[in-house]
Amino acid sequence: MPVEEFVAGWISGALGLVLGHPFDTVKLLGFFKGMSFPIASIAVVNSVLFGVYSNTLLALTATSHQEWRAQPPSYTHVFIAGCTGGFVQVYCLAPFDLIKVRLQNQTEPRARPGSPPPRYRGPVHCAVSICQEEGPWGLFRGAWALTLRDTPTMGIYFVTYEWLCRQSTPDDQNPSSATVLAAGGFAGIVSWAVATPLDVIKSRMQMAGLKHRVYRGVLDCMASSVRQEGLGVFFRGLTINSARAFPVNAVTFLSYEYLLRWWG
Ligand SMILES: C[N+](C)(C)CCCC[C@H](N)C(=O)O
Repeated sequence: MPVEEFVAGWISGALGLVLGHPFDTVKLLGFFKGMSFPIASIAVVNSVLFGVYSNTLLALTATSHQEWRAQPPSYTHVFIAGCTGGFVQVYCLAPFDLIKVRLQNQTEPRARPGSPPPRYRGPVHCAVSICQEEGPWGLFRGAWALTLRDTPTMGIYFVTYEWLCRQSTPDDQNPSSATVLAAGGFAGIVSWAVATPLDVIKSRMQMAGLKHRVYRGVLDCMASSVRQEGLGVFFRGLTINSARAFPVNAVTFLSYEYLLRWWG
């Protein structure tokens, strides 16, 4: 099984994240807070995503990565491989994402003197506390909503990227850096636009354990959110998600493509 894709996914995910972190945190009011944890986690998650995606595509098309420009895989294969990568990475992403959401949500804009210390002291303390208070499965709170969010939208992510690259690249050639940057950026925006409604639900379910709010499941969380806040609730964070998605995914795809070209 080719491992370059895993390593390239690892490095490119970390690079993309450095750019995206301020956007990711600003929606929750704590600018550069805790950067090392997301870098380490996104590297693992992106490596699984790109590794599984490429290897599934390889299995479906029976061609190698180097042959893809001459014999491009069909969009159906790209979509299936993207969904597979999206599905598998969820189980690495879920605990990291839960910890990220819990830590970011406890960020006070201005800590008042004498206010109680934050509940979680850092990522490790947060993981241990969740295990103790909510059980080890507590670490996978929201994982089902994350699966629903990521499986189809990762298919859309890779199809958008491939389609945009092929539109602006002559047959048999590698896409230029500008094309890769633009196609990666738009793939991020399009997939995040579709993913945002389930992203909102996912984050609410992840916070539920802490706020002692009980949802009976994804549908119940959707229904109660809409009842209380209207349909607009599904578009919370859409602008910031899109603003973040462009640079993160432009850099992720650029570094991924170039690493594979160097090694290829
Ligand atoms: C599928 N979904 C839209 C959820 C994510 C697609 C992009 C993933 C990337 N690591 C990022 O953080 O932007």
